[in-house]
Amino acid sequence: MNLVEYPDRDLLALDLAEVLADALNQSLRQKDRATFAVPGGTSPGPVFQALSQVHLPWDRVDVMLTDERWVPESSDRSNTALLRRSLLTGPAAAATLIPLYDAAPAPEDRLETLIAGVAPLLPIDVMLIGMGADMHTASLFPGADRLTEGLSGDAPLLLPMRAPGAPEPRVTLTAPVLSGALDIHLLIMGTEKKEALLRASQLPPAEAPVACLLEGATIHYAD
Ligand SMILES: O=C1O[C@H](COP(=O)(O)O)[C@@H](O)[C@H](O)[C@H]1O
Repeated sequence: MNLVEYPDRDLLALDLAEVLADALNQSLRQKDRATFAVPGGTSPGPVFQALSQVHLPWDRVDVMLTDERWVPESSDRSNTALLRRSLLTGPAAAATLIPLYDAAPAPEDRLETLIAGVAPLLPIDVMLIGMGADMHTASLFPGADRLTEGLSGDAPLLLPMRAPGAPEPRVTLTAPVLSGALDIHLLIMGTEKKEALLRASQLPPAEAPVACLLEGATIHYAD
């Protein structure tokens, strides 16, 4: 495992923002547009804030979430709202956000439309992704109703997902899309997650979904 440990969370946020900016710049030197996938949740806010202030050709970057909770942006559970607040501000406001939510009662109602938005932007050029202490990544949760489908090699690009550990329905990029990203950075903080990550590296994705993308990923960690 390629594990990079930082002395503290502030340094992690600053250094990781620089790593991601370099990776996006490198990608943009080779092609017109770059696809940047990012997580929601509680961990990435400081990284987003640092990255949003970096001067990149953001107007050539398509940003998509790795997964979204099926809630409107007015909800404090909305990952899209987190992105608008923390990443798509300052210079980075020029990036294009690819939605993973649309107002409808359930993700199944909008899945085809959302897939049509994501498909032309694959593979992901640069991906920052998170992990829960239960070893879920994106919204691939242990025990989720469609986990087997989401981990399979011929999974659709996006799947609705419901899980005991998730208070609302989700929509998530599936394992082939996530593991197909060209440059993968996993962000984890706290000893509970570090121990979970070490356990996950010994388990199959069906038990520890994050295991599906550990090979080739750089893991960024601070206590
Ligand atoms: O629900 C989610 O959880 C994971 C981990 O979030 P964190 O709060 O423990 O940082 C996140 O990566 C995912 O995008 C999000 O929807």
